[in-house]
Amino acid sequence: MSMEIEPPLEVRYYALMKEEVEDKNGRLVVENEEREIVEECEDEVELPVIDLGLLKMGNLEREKCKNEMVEAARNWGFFQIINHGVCEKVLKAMIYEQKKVFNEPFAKKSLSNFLNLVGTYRWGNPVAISPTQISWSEAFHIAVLEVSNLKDHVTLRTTMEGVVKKLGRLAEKISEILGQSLGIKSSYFKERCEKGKSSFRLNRYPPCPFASKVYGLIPHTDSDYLTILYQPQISGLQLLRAGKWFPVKPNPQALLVNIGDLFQVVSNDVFRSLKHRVVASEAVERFSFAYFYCPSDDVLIESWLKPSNYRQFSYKEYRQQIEKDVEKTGNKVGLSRFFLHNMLLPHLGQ
Ligand SMILES: O=C(O)CCC(=O)C(=O)O
Ligand SMILES: [Fe+2]
Repeated sequence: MSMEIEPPLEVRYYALMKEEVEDKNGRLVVENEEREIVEECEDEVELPVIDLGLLKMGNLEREKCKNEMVEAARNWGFFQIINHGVCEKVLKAMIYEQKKVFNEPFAKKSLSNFLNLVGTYRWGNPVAISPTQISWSEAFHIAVLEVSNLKDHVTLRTTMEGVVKKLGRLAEKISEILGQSLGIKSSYFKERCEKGKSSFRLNRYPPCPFASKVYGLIPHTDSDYLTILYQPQISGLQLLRAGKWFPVKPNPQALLVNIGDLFQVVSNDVFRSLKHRVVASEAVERFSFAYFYCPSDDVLIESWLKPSNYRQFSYKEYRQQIEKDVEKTGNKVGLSRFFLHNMLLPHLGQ
């Protein structure tokens, strides 16, 4: 078995990136060779920092924390949390375990029963039809309810179990606080997500020889209620705000929270699911992990505030629609499929 750890991204995507086409004189030219897809971006943003330590103090502090979180979710859709109760040592241990498992040979990682989990390993984008759809990265995408089935990799499993449990509780708490500001009862998210499709994703972005010509991860919104992300060291994450891409500064102490598509619907666009992406780097490899807070398949996704901007749909329907669109076009279409009327989304302006 080959010991090569890298997925064959270069072999797989070389042709797509250097596509030969006929010019108007009938000559063959290499079309994509000079095309830079990662345009200029803005200066790094300092996202709002919410101190969850305040939740354990008096009424006044608790209310302050909640208000600041709601403001951040409204104005940004992306914010940082500190004093969140998951210590840096544990988060770093997760990154360490993640490095170890990505270091296994590609031939092993890509086996269908690797880790005793079905269909968890991904690399590139199997349906990419243009350079803008290539993700120069690999990932393990694991259903939270399956983490305990993970075999052979004992320290990976135990570390992940601890982190997933804590991030799950945080996601529940944050959803509850944001929901309360809209008048949603506190058990709403718990009821829908407890036996749901939440998942945990380990990302690795290998150095990329064509860093300005492909993404590390293509621009996307997350298809969940909300996401909790850890990106401790290497920059690369960018978010789209008012039509501009802003790099997000890594912070080893903080966790990043971002609103997903489902919360955008529930909040009737009060909270927005922002597009984000990861740019590739020629020099360094990058790691991150994310917890996606998701309901069960049969849960109805609908706006709490009326009149609703969206028609009702089940979470299953949403995922199936995305799967169909990705297969057909290489891209997820997402929420606009469910708009009830033609809407302009001002304010955060995607
Ligand atoms: O690696 C990152 O910083 C972002 C990852 C991400 O957006 C995702 O996994 O959905
Ligand atoms: Fe994401």
